[in-house]
Amino acid sequence: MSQYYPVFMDLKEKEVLVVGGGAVAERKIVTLLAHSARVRVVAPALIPPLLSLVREGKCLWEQKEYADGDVRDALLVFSCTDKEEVNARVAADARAMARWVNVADDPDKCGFIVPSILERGDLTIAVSTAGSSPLVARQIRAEIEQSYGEEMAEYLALLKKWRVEVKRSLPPEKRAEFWAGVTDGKVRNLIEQGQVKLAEGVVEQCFRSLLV
Ligand SMILES: C[C@@]1(CC(=O)O)C2=NC(=C\c3[nH]c(c(CCC(=O)O)c3CC(=O)O)Cc3[nH]c(c(CC(=O)O)c3CCC(=O)O)/C=C3\N/C(=C\2)[C@@H](CCC(=O)O)[C@]3(C)CC(=O)O)/[C@H]1CCC(=O)O
Ligand SMILES: NC(=O)c1ccc[n+]([C@@H]2O[C@H](COP(=O)([O-])OP(=O)(O)OC[C@H]3O[C@@H](n4cnc5c(N)ncnc54)[C@H](O)[C@@H]3O)[C@@H](O)[C@H]2O)c1
Repeated sequence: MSQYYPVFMDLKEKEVLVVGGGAVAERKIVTLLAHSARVRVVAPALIPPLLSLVREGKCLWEQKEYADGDVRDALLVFSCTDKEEVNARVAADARAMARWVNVADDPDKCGFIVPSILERGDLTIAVSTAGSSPLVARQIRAEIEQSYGEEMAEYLALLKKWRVEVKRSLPPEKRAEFWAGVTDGKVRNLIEQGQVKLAEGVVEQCFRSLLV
């Protein structure tokens, strides 16, 4: 079993520090921003896509080399420079201040690692190889992508809408029957075919048939 414990974090409005402004930093930052983190980048220079994010006000940039104390306000720290000694210093500072740290060039210095992710609305599938081969993680994610299309977002949103009502109106054994009925493939297939109204009707019908 991998040594890493998987967890989904709510980073909304949480401070995240990224040290370095190259391609690896960009990959991490794009995902962090998509999950509403407050990203601060410390780097002497940024690649153009990151510069655009800064100009659009999506993240903050301190144009300088990393300095002691920069990790202080961050919940998570990503060190993505091309300088091993800088990454090592960031990792040591983060650990000294009990901040979670990810070091791009050295899995052994990582307090956490980042998986390859597939997202469809509320569905997230995260794949990790514990650093054995990030490329394999990416390939597996791409394979899974073929099995779970964009319909998953709408499908899950529809099921979510019913959660409160089902809990309120149906006894536990009927709830199980309801969830089994609406997840047997019919509803998802209808949504995949663009028949959202019909899918909603099937769910509604299933619910009504179980009301006493
Ligand atoms: C999943 C993904 C997420 C992301 O970064 O967003 C991610 N790496 C991705 C891609 C990727 N990275 C690399 C290649 C080139 C092929 C290769 O080297 O294998 C490719 C493939 C590509 O680019 O297609 C090179 C590389 N990566 C690391 C090292 C350091 C080392 O191994 O020592 C080196 C060598 C650098 C060098 O040689 O100098 C380390 C890490 N990379 C991780 C995550 C963590 C472990 C994940 C896991 O396996 O569980 C970990 C430990 C730390 C971390 O970064 O969190 C993202 C795919 C996103 C996607 O497309 O879905
Ligand atoms: N973890 C991964 O997924 C992964 C993937 C590929 C490469 N890597 C490794 O990640 C590292 C970064 O890769 P890259 O392609 O983004 O590199 P890059 O050369 O494009 O970017 C490095 C960045 O670090 C900044 N930097 C340099 N010294 C600094 C300092 N003292 N303080 C702050 N910032 C500083 C530079 O200004 C630049 O923005 C490399 O060591 C590479 O081996 C990791």
